[in-house]
Amino acid sequence: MSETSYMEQELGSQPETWRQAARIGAAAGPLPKPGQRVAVVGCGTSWFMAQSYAALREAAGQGVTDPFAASEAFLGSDRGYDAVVAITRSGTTTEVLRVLDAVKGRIPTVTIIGDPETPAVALSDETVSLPFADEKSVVQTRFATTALTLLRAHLGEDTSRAVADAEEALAARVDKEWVFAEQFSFLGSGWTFGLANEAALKMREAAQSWTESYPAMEYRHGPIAIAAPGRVTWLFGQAPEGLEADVARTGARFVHHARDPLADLVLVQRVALERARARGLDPDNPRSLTRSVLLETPAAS
Ligand SMILES: O=P(O)(O)OC[C@H]1O[C@](O)(CO)[C@@H](O)[C@@H]1O
Repeated sequence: MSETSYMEQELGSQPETWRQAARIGAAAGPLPKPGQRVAVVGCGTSWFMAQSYAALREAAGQGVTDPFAASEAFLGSDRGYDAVVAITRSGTTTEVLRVLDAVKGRIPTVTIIGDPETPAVALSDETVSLPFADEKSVVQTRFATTALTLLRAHLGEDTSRAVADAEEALAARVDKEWVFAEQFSFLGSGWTFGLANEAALKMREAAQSWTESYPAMEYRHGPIAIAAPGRVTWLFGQAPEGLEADVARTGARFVHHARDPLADLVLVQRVALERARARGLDPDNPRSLTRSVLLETPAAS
């Protein structure tokens, strides 16, 4: 593994790419208008960003917004959607291309993309490209969070606190207890549930770590049974009443920060990186994973 991995370089640049995205997002014409009924699709990390965006857009009163894993999209009927938003760093992910192809000519599409020279562009009515946030790494960090920052800005949010908090998260201490914890559960509600899912995916992809994620209050309905000393329960966003005390009783470490939840995800990306290092793993080359996952897998050489 090189001294500085792509993942480390890319996650470290997030405050700058978020700043740029906020400028574009505030004026991004092709993105959905208030009142439109919207479906948002993506795979893996991009699906989790779709979940967060959907919850934020609905909370902002801008209209029905349904997130779908692209493989599970609504292809049986149009369901009255006015627009489809696709999120894809690579622009080549098979399931996303299939959705764009299936709705072409029926529902207007806008794709948020890292590389503007990819097949998704031809299949989309509109694209918003974020080439400055594209990545060399397999494990996504900055593209996903930059796309979400763009969307937050488009919804009218002031993202300057998130940027400042991301800078602080990059400077914060990574606790050794997190690096060596036996297991993680990430929790969130509303838009932060997508972030909890993404945090868990980072731990699995980069550090091959056993990690789960749940809507915050669902955790009390069963999953808390695995909370124990040496394990970590990490909450994004608002703390539901009683949750911290419930976790404390199990002996698990409860982690909850006041910083902007997307900035707190930056800290989790760093924990995943540190765990990968501690395990002798190369975070840029996770086992069984490629930068873009295609259905037509090339023949093994
Ligand atoms: O955003 P894209 O390029 O469609 O890729 C999504 C993919 O990225 C990953 O996060 C990393 O490969 C996978 O979860 C998923 O297959």
